[in-house]
Amino acid sequence: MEFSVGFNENSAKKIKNVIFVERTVRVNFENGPSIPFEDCWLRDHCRCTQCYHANTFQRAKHILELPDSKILTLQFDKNSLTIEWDDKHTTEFTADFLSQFDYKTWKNNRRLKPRLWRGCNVADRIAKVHVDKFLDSDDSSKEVFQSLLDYGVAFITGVQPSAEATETVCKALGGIQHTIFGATWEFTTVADHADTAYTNLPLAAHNDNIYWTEAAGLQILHCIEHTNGTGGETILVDGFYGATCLKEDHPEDYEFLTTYEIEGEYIENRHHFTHSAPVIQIDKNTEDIKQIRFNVYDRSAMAFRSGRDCRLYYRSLKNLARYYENKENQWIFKLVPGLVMVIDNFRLLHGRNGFTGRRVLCGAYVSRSDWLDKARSLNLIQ
Ligand SMILES: C[N+](C)(C)CCCC[C@H](N)C(=O)O
Ligand SMILES: O=C(O)CCC(=O)C(=O)O
Repeated sequence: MEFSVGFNENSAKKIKNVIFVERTVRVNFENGPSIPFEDCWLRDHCRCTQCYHANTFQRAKHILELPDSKILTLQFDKNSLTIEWDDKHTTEFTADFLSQFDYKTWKNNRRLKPRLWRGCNVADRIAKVHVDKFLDSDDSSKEVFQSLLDYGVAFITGVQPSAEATETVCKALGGIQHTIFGATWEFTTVADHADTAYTNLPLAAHNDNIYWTEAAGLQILHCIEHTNGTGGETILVDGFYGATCLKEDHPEDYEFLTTYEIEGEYIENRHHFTHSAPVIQIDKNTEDIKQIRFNVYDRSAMAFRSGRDCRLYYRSLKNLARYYENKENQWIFKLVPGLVMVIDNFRLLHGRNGFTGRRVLCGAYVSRSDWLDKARSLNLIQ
């Protein structure tokens, strides 16, 4: 095995040395980290033109075409590592490329780091950005997306109270998720759909679309009129905060709600949606909470495999619901024309008080992939 040392000061991470044992190449960087790479990984990540289409950022080969080749020689300098394989292929890695794959850092960089909140005290921390700035400047856009990532809610102000102006905002949030409710929707007390949202009844805090495999990522709501009546205040509560409390106070209930698949359902003329999944979805690697699917109204009638599961279902949902219904955890305020509310439907629960008079809301859904794409393009997440 040959080693040569050279200098290229352009690279940020410098290789200190390389140790090759059996089929593992351990690369030690100056001031850390020390990262072990398996030879199969190294071959798969070859960035030469035969192995990788740099213009499309895609691998060029099927995984079954990956040869099970062995390393013949390794050469490194501070900025690069060159591997000669026993099937006459050569791979060159930059130190910067390799240094990204320290598992702990890599995983940690991919974690979203929500700031949990309870009650109205969060109000001061939520972004309130004028629509002109939001549409025109990356910095203002960043403020909105950062607020969504941190707290699950952001506001756009100064929006014309019309469906068209609201649609422009929705498009800038990532593009509209088309559903049976329409691309953008407007709703009053006229029963355009078989859903309590289209009445003046109160709605306890809930997530939308627990009956879909692709629940809306964001919900955008704009109250464009409320005349001749009162009520209709919006209720927001941090679903992650409640689930975190449940984990602390009732671990057995948390375990049940993170594993037992609970079915949600939506039925109207010529439509019947169902979807089963845990109410609290967690990332199996990090144990971070990824999604809450909590809607007391849209639960399907279900059969249970045992009486114990049936009893756990009621106990755990009631225990979770208590955090969400606790007034100290809720933030209650009134939406007014001009103020567009954007909420993360995977995290926040929303509801409203009953109301009188004519109240018109418009809005849209944005898929989670689409809004996270925006946040990633703005370099807010990896
Ligand atoms: C928002 N929009 C008025 C269009 C539809 C509301 C759907 C509400 C339904 N119960 C659910 O939770 O999904
Ligand atoms: O009327 C409102 O303010 C909220 C309606 C609602 O909860 C929904 O559409 O999901």
